[in-house]
Amino acid sequence: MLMNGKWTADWHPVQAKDGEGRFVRQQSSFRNWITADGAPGPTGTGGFRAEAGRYRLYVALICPWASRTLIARKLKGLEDLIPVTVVNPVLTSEGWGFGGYPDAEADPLHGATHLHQLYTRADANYTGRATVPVLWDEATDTMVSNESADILWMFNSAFADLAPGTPDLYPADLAAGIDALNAEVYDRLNNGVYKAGFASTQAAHDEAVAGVFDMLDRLEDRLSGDYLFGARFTEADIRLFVTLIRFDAAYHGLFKTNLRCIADYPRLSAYMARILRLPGVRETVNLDHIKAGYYSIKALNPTGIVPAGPDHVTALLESVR
Ligand SMILES: N[C@@H](CCC(=O)N[C@@H](CS)C(=O)NCC(=O)O)C(=O)O
Repeated sequence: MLMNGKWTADWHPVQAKDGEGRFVRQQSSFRNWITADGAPGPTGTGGFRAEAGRYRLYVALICPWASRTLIARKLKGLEDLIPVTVVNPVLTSEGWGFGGYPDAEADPLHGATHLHQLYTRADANYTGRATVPVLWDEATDTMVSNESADILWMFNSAFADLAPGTPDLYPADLAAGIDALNAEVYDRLNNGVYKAGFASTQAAHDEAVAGVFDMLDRLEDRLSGDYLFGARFTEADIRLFVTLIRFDAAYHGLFKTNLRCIADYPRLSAYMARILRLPGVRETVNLDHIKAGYYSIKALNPTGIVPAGPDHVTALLESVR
């Protein structure tokens, strides 16, 4: 991570832990908002007006948080307005790097070799981890946000005049329900799998695994329509999908969340395939990057060996090419 703008130690997945060995995720620190007119958003400073070609999104295709923003970018018709740079999925001793892997790109703006250089460019004294996604402002050459939930929200609302006619991912009448479900799905599932994988005690692992499968069981029961809120696709579906699509290929093995696979849940499997078939979504899923990335986490997989399967995930993704 970075300490006062200097890269300090080899990259390690465990960011912080509590007294019982539970994994604790870092809070995001760049919290500015792009808005339609450049007025300040709920946090940070103003001046970030929605404009075509002004902002760039940096992502890792392994990363579920980054993938949220990639899917929203597709579904909100922002592909031509907001270009994307994909980092190398294999974590290095300096965190995320640019280039050097199929479908990984160089940094087109600054020629940075590692993502942490963008953080120190935005804040020369930055202390913290250099995470994806990053939303970068090319006009003022700084970081707008490194919080995927905020970026998702901006993509849904700030660019409506530039890319009209797309579905509202956060409809006002469902907002309270979406917020409540998001909070639960985040804690037990999206971040729950990480809490299971990065637990440093058996008790912390067992607690996290119980939460993961309790949540999956309840979601399986809940799904009666096409999506979590019936016929309407919302950001809650994006947040659930990104974890489901990684589950059997990465979390089940690497994070040891192996009571069941997603393939054992008929409704969740059908739901995941339904979302995968929405126009643009399949292009955001790169199984090679997902497996290469997760299995490069040395603390959990010292040999770096990447498993061949599972076949059913490969087959599903092949069927939606
Ligand atoms: N709160 C952040 C979390 C992002 C995050 O943790 N990204 C991970 C990849 S999945 C990362 O970049 N980790 C690098 C590190 O921790 O050094 C968000 O949702 O945007």
